[in-house]
Amino acid sequence: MSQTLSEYIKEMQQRDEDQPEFHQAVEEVLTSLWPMLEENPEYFDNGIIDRLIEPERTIIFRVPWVDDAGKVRVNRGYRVQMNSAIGPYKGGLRFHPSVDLGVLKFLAFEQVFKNALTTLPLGGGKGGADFDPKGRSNGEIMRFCQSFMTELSRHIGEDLDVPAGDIGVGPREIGYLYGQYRRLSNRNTSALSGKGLSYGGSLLRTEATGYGVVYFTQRMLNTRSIGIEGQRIAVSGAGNVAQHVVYKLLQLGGIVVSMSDSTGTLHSPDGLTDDQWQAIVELKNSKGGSFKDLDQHNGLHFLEKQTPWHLECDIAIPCATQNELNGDDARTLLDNGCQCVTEGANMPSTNEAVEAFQQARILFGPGKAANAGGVAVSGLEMAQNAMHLHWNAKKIDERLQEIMSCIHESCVEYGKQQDHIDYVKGANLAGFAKVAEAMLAQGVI
Ligand SMILES: NC(=O)C1=CN([C@@H]2O[C@H](COP(=O)(O)OP(=O)(O)OC[C@H]3O[C@@H](n4cnc5c(N)ncnc54)[C@H](O)[C@@H]3O)[C@@H](O)[C@H]2O)C=CC1
Ligand SMILES: O=C(O)CCC(=O)C(=O)O
Repeated sequence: MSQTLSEYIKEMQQRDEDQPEFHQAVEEVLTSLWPMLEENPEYFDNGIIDRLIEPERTIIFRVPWVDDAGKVRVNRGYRVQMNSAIGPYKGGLRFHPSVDLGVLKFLAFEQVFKNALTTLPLGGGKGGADFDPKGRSNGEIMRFCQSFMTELSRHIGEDLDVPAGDIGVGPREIGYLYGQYRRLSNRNTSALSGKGLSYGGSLLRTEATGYGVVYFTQRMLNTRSIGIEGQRIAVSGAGNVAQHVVYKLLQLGGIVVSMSDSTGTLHSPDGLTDDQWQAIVELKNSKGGSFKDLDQHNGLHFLEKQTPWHLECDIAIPCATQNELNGDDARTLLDNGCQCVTEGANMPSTNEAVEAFQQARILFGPGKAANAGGVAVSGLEMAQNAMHLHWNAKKIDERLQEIMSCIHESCVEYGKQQDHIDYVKGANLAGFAKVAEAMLAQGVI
């Protein structure tokens, strides 16, 4: 390869100038892969990297819908079908005003590597819309979902592309999306995952991402003979992933000192109790409230507009959104003695933060490995649908734990250094090995 890494990155940035999140995700992966790629020029000669960073297909469409006042609104919908070398495109849908093509390309790119790590035959994709569900009525959400699916339905299917939830797309939205898909296709299939239990959903899909994050954290801690019990843990976010991370940590005796939302951080110096967790879940899932509105009793403090990263903790688990933890936050966490960071969200740490954690040789679990439990149980949902069966929670939890162990082992195998495990390198190399092998075997497509 005649180009250097920085020349390659620069060329990519010039091709699509307004996609900073996508550039960041690619740079993080290529920094890990580059020495191996230089030793194995066949990957460049076969255009594997050029093909990995170019989506197989991108669909952009108009989503017109009528609000409660009778006014016609128009949003922009997307599906990025990134790579299907190892299986049908798979990955969530995000409804949030910050959604654009660059954000979805970063998420789809990460998803390709993540899905390869799960051991299941799943390609990578991601989609969504710049629609803000906040403050919208049930009827408005339903009409939006129906309009979105009217176009998306032409591009998905159980062996083609299987979307699921992500930020702003939970059980209610999946229900409306699936209803419209079923109506249009006249078939009951596994074209979406994260479905309700009464219409083909899998037990534990709701919990799987959060539980998987904790199982991965346990396996990283085990390499240093540490357990979760008694550890002080700062968690960010308060949505699907954060809620189930916190639930599992409390079950295992962890002391959870924070959760957060876009209004600020809820600090619990003595650790959240089960009752407080329950009240937070109710606030978020039933009332759609903000932490600033929560009755702060029993030792809970609201830190307005603050993230949790200045709080003293042994473990930090960011579960909100991309780039929520920067270089300064990383240095503060390290100064305060944090020994382990596990990414529940997708790319919550900036590349500067990742570098600081790696230089300090603390345990750092990147999202594409640590939060893969959700998509893995989506894969199990697809398997159950294909067999017209329904597995019990024990079986799914066992499979989830097995998969998280396999992902951890792959990271160790590919990321083992003399004195530590580089989980970033391990996850990137292991994911790449599987996808690149499949691409090479299938020719230039
Ligand atoms: N739901 C899933 O199965 C999976 C989700 N993820 C990732 O986990 C992260 C969270 O997703 P979900 O929990 O599903 O979404 P969600 O919509 O259920 O929750 C998102 C949460 O993050 C909070 N949040 C958003 N922006 C914030 C900000 N700027 N500061 C603080 N908090 C903020 C929101 O208040 C909300 O509580 C995302 O990065 C998503 O891509 C990753 C793997 C699977
Ligand atoms: O279950 C799925 O397909 C969605 C998972 C997802 O979007 C993610 O892993 O970020």
